[in-house]
Amino acid sequence: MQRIESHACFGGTQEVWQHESGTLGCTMKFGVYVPPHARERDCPVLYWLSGLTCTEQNFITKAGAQRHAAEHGLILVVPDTSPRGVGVPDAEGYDLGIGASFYLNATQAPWDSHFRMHDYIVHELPGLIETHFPTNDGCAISGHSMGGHGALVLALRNPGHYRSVSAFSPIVAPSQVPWGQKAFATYLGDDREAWREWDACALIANARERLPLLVDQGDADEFLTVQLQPERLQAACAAAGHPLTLRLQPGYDHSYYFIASFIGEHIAHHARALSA
Ligand SMILES: N[C@@H](CCC(=O)N[C@@H](CS)C(=O)NCC(=O)O)C(=O)O
Repeated sequence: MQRIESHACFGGTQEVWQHESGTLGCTMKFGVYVPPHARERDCPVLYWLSGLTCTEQNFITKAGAQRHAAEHGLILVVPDTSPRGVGVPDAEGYDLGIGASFYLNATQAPWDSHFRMHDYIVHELPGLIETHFPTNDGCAISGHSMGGHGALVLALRNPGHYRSVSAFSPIVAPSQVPWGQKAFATYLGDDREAWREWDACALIANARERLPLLVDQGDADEFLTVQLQPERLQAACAAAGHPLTLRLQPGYDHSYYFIASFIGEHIAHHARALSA
């Protein structure tokens, strides 16, 4: 593992690391913000999953999260959004292939040999983070859009793994919307039963842990009605008795300006759960 960027930031450091991923079969980069507290004690980790078209750079350069992580003493870990590089399959369009993993383990060729982002985020990456950074055993997860879907699904599939979960403008029902249907048909095949394992609204009915969900959604989001449909999450949570705080934020769109406006509240939310 090799550090390829390091910048002083709010008393800590914003770093980018590169490593060979055995799970994904390619070279991967991830961002890590190490807060000033890490010089004196072990810190909990917040994993951030970005959306379609992003790399590890979008969140670390646009969200303004470091100020809040420095205040609360959280390590931020920001992976890329898919495997990438030599030999990794890709497809036409920004919403499939590289930059569009949907954080699942693909079962269909040729995707199944590299697109195993669930296992990378849940197993391989935490192992690296625990070895190289001063972490304690608490971790939480958040994300945006496709990454909001990833955060919800990874938390729902791995009870006990995360102390808290939140999402900005998440895809909540990928089986029901065009972005998700295109990706799931390609990565998982035509059997819609298999899709349910990667769909937050479908997983909520039988969740083994009722971890509260915090979701912020802008009401001026250009993807709201076709791709996001947060009312489906509201209905699934109501039916299952799953705790949900869904906040519709007036005037906000899908961009990082929205994330920057509320990331402080999300980090405070995770810090409370991680210090409890
Ligand atoms: N209009 C966008 C659609 C994809 C998009 O909006 N991506 C969101 C996540 S779903 C994003 O975070 N884009 C990168 C950024 O805003 O920095 C494009 O074609 O690039």
